[in-house]
Amino acid sequence: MGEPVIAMRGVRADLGSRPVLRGIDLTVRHGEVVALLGANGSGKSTAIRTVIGQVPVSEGEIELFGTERKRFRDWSRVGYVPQRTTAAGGVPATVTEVVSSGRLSRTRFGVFRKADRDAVRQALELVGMADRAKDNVDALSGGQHQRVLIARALASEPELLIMDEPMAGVDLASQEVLARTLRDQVAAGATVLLVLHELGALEPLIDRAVVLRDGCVQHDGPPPRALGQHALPGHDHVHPHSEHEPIRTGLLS
Ligand SMILES: Nc1ncnc2c1ncn2[C@@H]1O[C@H](COP(=O)(O)OP(=O)(O)OP(=O)(O)O)[C@@H](O)[C@H]1O
Repeated sequence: MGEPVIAMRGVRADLGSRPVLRGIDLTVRHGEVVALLGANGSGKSTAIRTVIGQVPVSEGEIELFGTERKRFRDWSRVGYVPQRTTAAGGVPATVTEVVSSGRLSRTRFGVFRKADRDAVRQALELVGMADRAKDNVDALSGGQHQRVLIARALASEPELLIMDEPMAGVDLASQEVLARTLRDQVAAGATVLLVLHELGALEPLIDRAVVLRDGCVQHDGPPPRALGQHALPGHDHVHPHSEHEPIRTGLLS
């Protein structure tokens, strides 16, 4: 089956003086779609930021495509969609400029050739934003902004997509576009690791769920489908009308 696309072994990470990841093991194999779930502050964003090298690891190992993360240079194989911030960024930039920045890793010395311009245009078409190519990103809605960030991640035609809550604060129409885009990427063989608050429209795509709690892996297996919405973070469900002990799913809170 080949090397895992992502392998985290015993990963620990501190932010400030606080241990945020306390020994994470996580393997994502080629073509898998893995959802990272867990309550607020459980370490989901920090975990994926260690994978892309934004947060240093204090102990343990991370490999990307079989290469030690510190020696990994092939970043065009990885598309990253950060958690959306409330501010649009503050720097004036057009939609095309933002998406083009995601293609830089495929260019030689930043020179865009036709294939690069085509890839940028295609990424914009995939997320239904081609008609906004020349607009300033500050003029976009939250959902459109998110589509642009996803187009930026797709512009390098990555094999691995890492997304931090891609559906958060996104209007329904954009959610549908994003779910369809992701479905197409997965059908084309992409590997996906994404932080989610709820499985929602992406549920049918998810192969496996990894649930973090206090910086540790609490569950690694089938998505908590059978438990429904109540199994999602923040829904430590208590049945008020139960005659017996309250049923607590306990998985995600
Ligand atoms: N730069 C930082 N300095 C210190 N502590 C931080 C920093 N960034 C995050 N933390 C803390 O680390 C913990 C884990 O944060 P992280 O963002 O990884 O959680 P999360 O599971 O992604 O949460 P959320 O669902 O709210 O995004 C939280 O308690 C958070 O307050």
